[in-house]
Amino acid sequence: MEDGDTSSSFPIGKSAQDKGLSYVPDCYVVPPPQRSNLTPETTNVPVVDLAGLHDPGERSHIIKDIGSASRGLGFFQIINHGVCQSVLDGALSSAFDFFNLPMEKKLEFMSNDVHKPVRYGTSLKDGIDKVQFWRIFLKHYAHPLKDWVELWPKSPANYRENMGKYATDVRKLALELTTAITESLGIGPTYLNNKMEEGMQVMAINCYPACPKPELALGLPPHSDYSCFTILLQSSQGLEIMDRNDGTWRAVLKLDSALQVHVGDHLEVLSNGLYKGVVHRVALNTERTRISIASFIQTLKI
Ligand SMILES: O=C(O)CCC(=O)C(=O)O
Ligand SMILES: [Fe+2]
Repeated sequence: MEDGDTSSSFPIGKSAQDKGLSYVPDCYVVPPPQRSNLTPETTNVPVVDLAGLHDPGERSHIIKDIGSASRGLGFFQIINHGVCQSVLDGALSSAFDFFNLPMEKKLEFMSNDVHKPVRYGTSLKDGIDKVQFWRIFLKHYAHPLKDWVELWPKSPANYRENMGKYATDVRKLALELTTAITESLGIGPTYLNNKMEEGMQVMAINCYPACPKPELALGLPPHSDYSCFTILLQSSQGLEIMDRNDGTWRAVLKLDSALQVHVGDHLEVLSNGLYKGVVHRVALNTERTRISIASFIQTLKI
């Protein structure tokens, strides 16, 4: 499945783009069957406490929990993950500051080339109904950090430092999770080590402004991630995941200090379908802008 915007074309009408105008959406209204009812039932998401991952007595239980969450929803939240609160807060606050910059600063990064290592844009569903989704984003490569950080935005002034620290800590966490995930599959903790060393870490910094009619629109359409797995930090609630048993959408409660882990398409393939890439989408609200920072962990090089 698609990642929600990688396959999409650029959301600026051609004539507007020619005239140098920014941002002329087709329509934000999604067809009725695809809308969120804004008060879906919440889902009981497994919370995995990683505190004992290096304790030989506890590791096997944690690995079992990761395995059963990956086989079930393909989604879990993690606590005691080793990324400290000040790093989480710093990344979110730099993300908010970036999206609050004057438009011309952000347009420097706008491109319709999906292979650009740093890219700002909005998402467009270019299929039937041509629905525009209520999201702006900044995407950038993050590993190895030294190869990419100089291409990241210079402003806000603390962006590179805060986002770089977060990216580095998430990388460390991702390597720990990789060993736990492959161990849970019974293929040993080092199965993906070399590939992960070389692999990509792409970050999507998503911004969903408050929406006057959230019942008509979506922040991101239903999709699963193309990654091996995705680690996600959010400023407030908004994610919905699909219950594979009955196709209904369930809201995910936000847990303070937790990070979310989404099983991606690559892990679904690697596990011969035992672990399932979670299908998810983003609902909106009238009150506040929501930020999420998705780190797509991949074994593939560019
Ligand atoms: O904003 C979210 O909670 C989800 C973001 C997401 O699914 C993505 O960037 O692929
Ligand atoms: Fe996603």
